[in-house]
Amino acid sequence: MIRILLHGCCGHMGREVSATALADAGTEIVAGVDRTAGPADYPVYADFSKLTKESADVLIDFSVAAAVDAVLDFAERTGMPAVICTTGLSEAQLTRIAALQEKVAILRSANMSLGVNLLMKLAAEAANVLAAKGFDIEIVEKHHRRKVDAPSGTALAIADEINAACDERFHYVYDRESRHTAREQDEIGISAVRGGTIPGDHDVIYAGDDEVLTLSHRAYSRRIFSQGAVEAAKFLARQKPGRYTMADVIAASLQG
Ligand SMILES: NC(=O)C1=CN([C@@H]2O[C@H](COP(=O)(O)OP(=O)(O)OC[C@H]3O[C@@H](n4cnc5c(N)ncnc54)[C@H](OP(=O)(O)O)[C@@H]3O)[C@@H](O)[C@H]2O)C=CC1
Ligand SMILES: O=C(O)C1=N[C@H](C(=O)O)C[C@H](O)C1
Repeated sequence: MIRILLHGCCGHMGREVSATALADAGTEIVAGVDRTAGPADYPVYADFSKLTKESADVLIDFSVAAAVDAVLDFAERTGMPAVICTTGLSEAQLTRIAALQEKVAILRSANMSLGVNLLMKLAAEAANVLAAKGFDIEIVEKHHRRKVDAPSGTALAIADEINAACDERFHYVYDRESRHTAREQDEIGISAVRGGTIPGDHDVIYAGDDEVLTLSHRAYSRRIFSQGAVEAAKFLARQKPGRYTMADVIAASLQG
């Protein structure tokens, strides 16, 4: 039984992860941390001060960027493996995560779904061919009205994956409202739409002369993210300190 500590446990994703872990015979949420306590089947703490290395086997975080420093402090203090799913992290937080990976098993992913993680690979493969042939690449993401960060962490991760596959030749242009110049070839345009209850849509558009290829992912619920997070927690709890990705989790699950 993998014992999970859930940060942001009373939020939308926190509640979804609680339901997924409850339905999974191999996991149990033993405690949560959230600034606003809501109903839960486990004790909920306002901060990490009363929690120790023995409190759980692994931590899952779905909160808000400003609260992630406390997660990193706790991981550093206890060495507890941490699955960090919160998006919109600062450069300083990303640098700190890179340093922490020497001491703690950490998996940070902007998207825990199987489909998006496959989309990232396909998007890089398509870019390799189509960018060389002069196609322009644009990413459009759509999310619910509550989302505070833009563009989505997933849109940035897709752009980074494409850029890595294309010798880092692209720079990113966010929305176009302030630009009054023609598009350059070595740019990836990234645009965000916010509204309603959309759980998360991502389109990667390759626009060439007289043809357009679009790779799309649609989340129809948040369960795909919570299932990925619980799988990642089960995987990470067994790992040595280091940096892990959802590709590692998916590869391990395919091996059975
Ligand atoms: N990697 C992935 O696959 C996915 C990532 N996400 C990311 O996860 C994050 C959370 O999303 P979501 O659940 O929809 O957001 P919610 O706002 O619904 O939940 C966040 C929770 O964290 C709490 N919180 C805020 N500040 C603090 C703090 N300082 N200390 C402790 N808890 C705090 C919030 O409390 P309060 O309500 O009082 O503000 C809330 O309960 C976002 O960054 C989102 O982008 C989401 C889905 C998938
Ligand atoms: O805030 C959300 O809801 C989501 N955030 C993630 C992101 O920023 O990429 C992942 C998912 O699309 C849902």
